[in-house]
Amino acid sequence: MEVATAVAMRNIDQRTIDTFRVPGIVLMENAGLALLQTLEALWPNLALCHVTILTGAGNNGGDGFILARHLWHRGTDVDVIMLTAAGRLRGDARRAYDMARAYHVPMTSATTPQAWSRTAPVLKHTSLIVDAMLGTGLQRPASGLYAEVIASVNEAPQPTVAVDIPSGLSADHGRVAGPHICATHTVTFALPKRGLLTYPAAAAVGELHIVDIGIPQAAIEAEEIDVAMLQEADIRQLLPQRHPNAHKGSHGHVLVVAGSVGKSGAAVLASQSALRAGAGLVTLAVPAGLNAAMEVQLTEVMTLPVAESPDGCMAASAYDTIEAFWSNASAMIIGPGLGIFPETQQLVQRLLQCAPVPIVLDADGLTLIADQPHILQASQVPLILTPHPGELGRLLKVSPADIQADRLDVALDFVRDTRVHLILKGAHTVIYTPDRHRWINCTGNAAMATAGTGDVLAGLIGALLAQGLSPLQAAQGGVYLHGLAGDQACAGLGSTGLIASDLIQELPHAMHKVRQGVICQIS
Ligand SMILES: NC(=O)C1=CN([C@@H]2O[C@H](COP(=O)(O)OP(=O)(O)OC[C@H]3O[C@@H](n4cnc5c(N)ncnc54)[C@H](O)[C@@H]3O)[C@@H](O)[C@H]2O)[C@@H](O)CC1
Ligand SMILES: [K+]
Repeated sequence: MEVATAVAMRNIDQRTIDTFRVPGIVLMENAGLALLQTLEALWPNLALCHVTILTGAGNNGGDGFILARHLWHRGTDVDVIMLTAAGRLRGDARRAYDMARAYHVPMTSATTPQAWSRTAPVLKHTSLIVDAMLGTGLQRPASGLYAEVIASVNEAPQPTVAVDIPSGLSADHGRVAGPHICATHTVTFALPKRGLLTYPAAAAVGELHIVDIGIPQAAIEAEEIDVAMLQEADIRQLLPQRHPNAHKGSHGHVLVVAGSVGKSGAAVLASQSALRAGAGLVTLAVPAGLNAAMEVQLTEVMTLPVAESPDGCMAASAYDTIEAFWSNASAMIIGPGLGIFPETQQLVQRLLQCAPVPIVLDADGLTLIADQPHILQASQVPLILTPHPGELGRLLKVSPADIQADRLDVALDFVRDTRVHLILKGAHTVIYTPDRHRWINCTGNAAMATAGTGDVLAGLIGALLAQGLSPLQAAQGGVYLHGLAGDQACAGLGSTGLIASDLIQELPHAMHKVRQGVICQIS
């Protein structure tokens, strides 16, 4: 599903009005009704509640008037508080107001901070607050009256439903520039907006509901949006199917190049994850001194001891053993726990230039090439890079804070120049393709911020590549299933205490769930 900016959404709305002949007020009516249905599904006793609806000067407020009219018509006790004088409402918002007025919906206005301080006590007696103040038309940070109202709403203990976007947040990015509503639910129209899916703003969205308001798909496609949100249906259709006649050689062999003294666990996690993600065979190339320990720890994974340097890392001469082996492999994972030793740097650079199968480059593998990212262009095979913000910062020569401030766009030039697929990890992971499309993943949770979960992701993506998925499909399936496994593990464990190996156990269940078509909510 496409992810819109404010301009894209305005164009799509306008195209629906102009080309598909749907009047704007009909879209607004659809929006208000979809909002109503969402509230009724969330609170079946809505008719017995008191609902306070705060409306602004634009069409976001218009949606609030439509909702108010329908709630009132159905017997719900409603109070609309307008933050602008009725005389200043224009267009569809004015029409929506006129209809609400004709239905005798109780409406008052509070257009100054003083008037708001007299009106605010109504919040004490309400069951639900609806924020229809500012939507995609936000032009500047909220201040004055709007800032006061936002503060009062955020202090109130009742649930708050944001209409389209929490007031004060930008539709276009995840940066927080001023006061904003912290919603328990956000009901957004037609498409998710960038600001709803990108942190830190995404933390204020609560549970996200994306509702249809009758915009035709052709009106959306004409906008040629290059950012999308991953959905379970996308993943279901790309998961590898196993033929009844399958054998272990028919669904891929992953070669994992990983591990150094003190970091052998990363090699174990990546290898085991690859097996759990369906690879038929997994071979782990490790420094020879670690081989005995790996043999004990890994039962199903095969090992390939390679030359090691005196400090326990992979020596440059390990290349020969790996090269002699790689015709067996269908994908490689390079990097987990490799360390950042100069000898290993030479090895990794050579492997990237010469290896004949698709590669997942992760962790220390990324750090080892950070000074020479042009090396990526010399690769003969598809590359998937899996940096966290610190690793991407090293590749792009910017700070992790700069990466986080611009997660959706920061690596656009890098992927264009290097022709790699890049997975920027973190809450709501972003996949970049070489042709500059981005996909946002919304599975996963904060409990996954623990050592080794990145190694599990690398193993999972490597296994999907080895089973014949394209780099984009492997990246999509990998990040979605990794997050889903984390969500499922948390359902049993709670929000802390998850460790990376729990994810590995959950991977088959996550894949099974997606194959079965169990709907997963995003939050
Ligand atoms: N046909 C359409 O365009 C549809 C629009 N819809 C709704 O319309 C919204 C967009 O409507 P608008 O473009 O009218 O914009 P908004 O309703 O988001 O806000 C625009 C108004 O707020 C004022 N404003 C902007 N920033 C402010 C600030 N910081 N402090 C105080 N006032 C501020 C502007 O001067 C303008 O009067 C969407 O978010 C959605 O809720 C839906 O009804 C669906 C159909
Ligand atoms: K809003």
